[in-house]
Amino acid sequence: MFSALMDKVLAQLSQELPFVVYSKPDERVVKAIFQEDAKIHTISDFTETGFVFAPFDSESPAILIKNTETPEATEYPFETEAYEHPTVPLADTSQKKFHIQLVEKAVAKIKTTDLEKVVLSRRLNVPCTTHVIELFRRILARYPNAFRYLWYHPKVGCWLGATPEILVSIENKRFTSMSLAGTKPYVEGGTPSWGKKEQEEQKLVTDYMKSVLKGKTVDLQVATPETVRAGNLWHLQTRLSGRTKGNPNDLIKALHPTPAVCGSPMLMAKNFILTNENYPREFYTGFLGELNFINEINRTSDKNNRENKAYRAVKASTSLFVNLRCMQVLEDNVLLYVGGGITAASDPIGEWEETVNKSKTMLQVLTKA
Ligand SMILES: C=C(O[C@@H]1C=C(C(=O)O)C=C[C@H]1O)C(=O)O
Repeated sequence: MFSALMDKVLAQLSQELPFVVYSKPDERVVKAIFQEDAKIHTISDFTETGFVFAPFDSESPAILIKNTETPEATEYPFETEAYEHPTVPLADTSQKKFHIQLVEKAVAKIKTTDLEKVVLSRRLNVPCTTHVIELFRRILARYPNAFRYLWYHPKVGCWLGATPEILVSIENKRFTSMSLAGTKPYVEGGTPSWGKKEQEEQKLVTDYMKSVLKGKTVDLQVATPETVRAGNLWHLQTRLSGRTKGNPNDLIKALHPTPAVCGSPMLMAKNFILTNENYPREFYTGFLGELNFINEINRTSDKNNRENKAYRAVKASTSLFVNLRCMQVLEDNVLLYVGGGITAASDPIGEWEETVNKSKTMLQVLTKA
């Protein structure tokens, strides 16, 4: 039962022991992994099994919550909850000047160097005393199409979010991934018309992903870009799929960070971010999810199996999401993270407004229905 699972989460929190609870897009099942001690397990090469929580900067360690057995799973009992989009707190505008200047600096750099795109972000500090379990309940109810999670480690912190972006999902050899870039405010009953800036930005991300996946995959299929909704936003998205040649870790290492959250060329963009954003991203724009899960499927035989014996199939699966539309929960406040892709065609005020719109996804979770 959902309430029994949340009681376990509460007990785990009060004993300061690590855990993660999460629900995949369009699923009503909530899964949980509880760690029995407060050790930090770090990833060495993504061949490990468990729930991974990886930072933006791959030079810093990714953290693993090990699952010794199948995660506990239960359905959540409530329906999708309607919600109002909040007005952004006034204090937020204090960051406006800094962010606009940051975007201007990036546009100038893009126009005069090889830098093509860089994703720039900011962090909002908002007072909040709502319990994390209530915040998680609201996330589950309000963003059913997203990957929703609550993650806690006493030595690292407490994060929660509702992300629309798949980094990569792999089942045996088959994988799917997505290029997500291009954002507009959602309007009820309307469809967005995408301008040259968004289309070029989207193509740049897709082309980059194609180039890194090419040598590591076979049958690479790239769909045509489509419009998808994420809360109060529209995004432009392209699905990529195929089969891996090697191990899942090859794809993970090749893909992170994509130009959807970092930029292109990757190292130049990353360097710009690390030296010019005025705060550490930590796990925002990193990735998280199930790593090398082993699912055993027990099947009873059918008429093709003459000996009429049951057989077992083993399926390995990895399901990772980019950590967007997320917040870090502190004692009496939360830190919200928002960003957007900057290209030569970016309008600094428009880019500021995009981050304001994106901040509404998590601000709304701080607001009662
Ligand atoms: C960086 C963020 O979003 C990324 C940037 C996008 C854009 O620039 O259009 C769209 C989706 C994400 O890939 C964020 O939400 O904080």
